[in-house]
Amino acid sequence: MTQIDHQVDSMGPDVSGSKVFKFIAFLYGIAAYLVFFVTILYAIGFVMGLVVPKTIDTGTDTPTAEAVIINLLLMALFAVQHSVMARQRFKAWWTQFVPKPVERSTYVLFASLSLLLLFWQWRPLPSVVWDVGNPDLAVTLVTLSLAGWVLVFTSTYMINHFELFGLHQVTNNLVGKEAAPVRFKTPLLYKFVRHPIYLGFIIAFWAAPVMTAGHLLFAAVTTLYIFVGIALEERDLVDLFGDEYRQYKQRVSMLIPWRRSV
Ligand SMILES: C[S@@+](CC[C@H](N)C(=O)[O-])C[C@H]1O[C@@H](n2cnc3c(N)ncnc32)[C@H](O)[C@@H]1O
Repeated sequence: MTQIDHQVDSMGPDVSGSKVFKFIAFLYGIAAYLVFFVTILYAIGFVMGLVVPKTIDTGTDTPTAEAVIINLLLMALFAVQHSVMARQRFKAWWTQFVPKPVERSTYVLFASLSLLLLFWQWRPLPSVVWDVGNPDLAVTLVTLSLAGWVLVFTSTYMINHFELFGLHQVTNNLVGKEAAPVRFKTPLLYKFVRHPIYLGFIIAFWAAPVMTAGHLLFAAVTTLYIFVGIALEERDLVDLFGDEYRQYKQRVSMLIPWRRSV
């Protein structure tokens, strides 16, 4: 059995369960998706300082050093959960305990919960790093940030929104359909950059008319994490798709559309 066969096999749906299990798994998948959806909507408000009760710049007053440590720990928790649980080896191990059809939904649920914990416990660092006085420039930056979020959402649909967030897997399991193996795709924006979702996050986090120290810490650490995440993800993608992905890396740049490659 090749490595790829093994990975696909270990990720395939378990269509052998009872009807009741399949239905419960389906409901669980929907619940996990709803938690994710609320979390990502909250994230927009949290980062942009809009609508939600607790934003990146509000919360318990905390001495600076303590606030930095707490915030770094919260981001580290998310990074470790999000990266470790996404690796093929981890998936092969924990699908011995977690049924395969709900593996992705469980990953999505854990990622959402660790983000909600971050939003809840985040400590503000209110000193202002920049404050764009010009109203036109301020509006441009808010628009750019919203465009970043739109880029995140639209790119998930290009790659396969419902598979990315586990709904596809629980639906296939419910109707007893074998999931097709993961395919390499380069639709639309993926022809210009290899990681449009991550590019969207970077734009959304940095385009702020008022940048506080807390927001800057969040943007800097998440950007750093995105680069680590890209390295790990691309290692898996090369393992899965081999030369096809290697050639894609040579042809298409990582994040900046007009650069040939990096
Ligand atoms: C959160 S998505 C991020 C996708 C991409 N890095 C981006 O920023 O748009 C991560 C999942 O997408 C998958 N993926 C990334 N690029 C892909 C491609 N070109 N074709 C198929 N799957 C891809 C990875 O294997 C991983 O499961």
